[in-house]
Amino acid sequence: MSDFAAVARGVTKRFGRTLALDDVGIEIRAGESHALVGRNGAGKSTLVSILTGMQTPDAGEVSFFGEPAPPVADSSAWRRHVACVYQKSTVVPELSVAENLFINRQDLGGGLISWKRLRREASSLLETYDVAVDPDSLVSTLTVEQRQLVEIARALSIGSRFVILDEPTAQLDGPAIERLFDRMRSLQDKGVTFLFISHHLQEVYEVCQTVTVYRDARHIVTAPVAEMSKPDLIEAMTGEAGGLNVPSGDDRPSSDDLVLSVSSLSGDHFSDISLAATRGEVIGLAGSASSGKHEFAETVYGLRKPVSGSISVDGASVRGGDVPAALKAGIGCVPRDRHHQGLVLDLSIAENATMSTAGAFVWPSAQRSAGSTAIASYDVKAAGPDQPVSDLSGGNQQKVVMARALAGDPSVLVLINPTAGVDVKSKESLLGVVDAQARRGKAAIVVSDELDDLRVCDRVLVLFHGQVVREFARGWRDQELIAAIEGMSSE
Ligand SMILES: Nc1ncnc2c1ncn2[C@@H]1O[C@H](COP(=O)(O)OP(=O)(O)OP(=O)(O)O)[C@@H](O)[C@H]1O
Repeated sequence: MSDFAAVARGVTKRFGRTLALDDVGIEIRAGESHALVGRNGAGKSTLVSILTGMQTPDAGEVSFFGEPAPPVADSSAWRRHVACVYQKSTVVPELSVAENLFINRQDLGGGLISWKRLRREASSLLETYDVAVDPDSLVSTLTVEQRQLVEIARALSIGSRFVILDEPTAQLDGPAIERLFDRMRSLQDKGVTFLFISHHLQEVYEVCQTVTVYRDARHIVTAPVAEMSKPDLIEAMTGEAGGLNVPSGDDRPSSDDLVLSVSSLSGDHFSDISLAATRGEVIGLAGSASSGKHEFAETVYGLRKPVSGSISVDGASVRGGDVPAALKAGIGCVPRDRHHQGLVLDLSIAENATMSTAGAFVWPSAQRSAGSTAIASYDVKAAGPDQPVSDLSGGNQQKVVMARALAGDPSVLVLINPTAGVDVKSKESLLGVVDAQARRGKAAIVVSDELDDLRVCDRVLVLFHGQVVREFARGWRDQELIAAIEGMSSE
């Protein structure tokens, strides 16, 4: 048997005018965790779609453990070779865990199987992979972490020893990431191979042995992680020497003029939070996934109705639970879920980028020019302003969401995980946009656990169980902030 769990050679893939992969390869040694990194639009997801049989390459070949990949139509054969846990779930939310584990499984003898047996088999499978989830629970009630574990258990039970994790940590909080890494290590000890995709380069160092870098559809380098310094890795990704320069904003002028005032706001998963943001102020909100930080931010921009309390912008009260009212009052947002709340995938970059000026008529020429400006200002890798957003890579879609949030020139920005899925270099430019907006006298709330996102903030509020438990002024140390986020300290 081959030493390699998966090999791709000479792979080329074109989408219309876009060359997504240009004669690339990858060799993933059996039993290793192999990282694939690259800037937004470099071709990583396209390679994943080819390695999982979702797309056929225009040229090139794929093999698993030395055997040629099955024909694209034979999806069950692919599932036995390789599984992919995507950021977006592939399990069916309306079905139970047990049903999801055995959906489309011909290997159980086909035909109907009894509920009792299904549940028994599911319990034993979950136990084998040490997944503490009730097989009867509906998948829609699971956390992202539990859902990922169910997907991994399902993949391994089908027989696949090669698992692709496509940005698995993007929606997990710190302790859940550590648990995922522990699980990867123990599965690796049992011979499972991982291809790991992440924009968090420190994770590559933590959990992978080999790294491959793609840039602009090409393979740049493959090397042992231990031999690749972080600056070298960034240089391979960007093609430019020199480190990153995330703005800290510590020389930003401050002001006493109040822009956003939130008074005793209570709602789903949070209670009695007051907050005042002045012109030019950037406030960070950190906390675990269950801290209530997302719900609070979503209430501020009108997605959720508050139970009590009030919100005002520039002294005018804003009606709660009404996104258009919040928008009209001057609150722009980058929502948590770009697919459902952030973008209309079938519309073009230009149409999406000007969507928050809805209500006002936008001339098509003005729209196109706004689209071109968005592409240039936010470093979007795209063929042009008319390209549908569905054609863009994940990180480039996130940049369009940011452009849209700023289209109406809002006084207040509420940004939830604004750099999620965005590559290191683009992250620098998006955070630069936040800093520049603050310098123009706008206020911003940045909801994130990414320390780089929080560094741009003037102060960071930490939420725990729906309450603000700590406030950190600029200059906090990473460890003390992480400890507060994890609820390990309070004052
Ligand atoms: N279905 C499609 N139609 C047209 N273009 C596409 C399609 N899918 C991908 N592309 C283009 O192919 C290129 C590679 O995209 P891909 O999604 O593989 O990048 P990526 O490295 O995964 O990026 P990210 O880090 O943002 O997820 C991009 O320019 C993208 O716009």
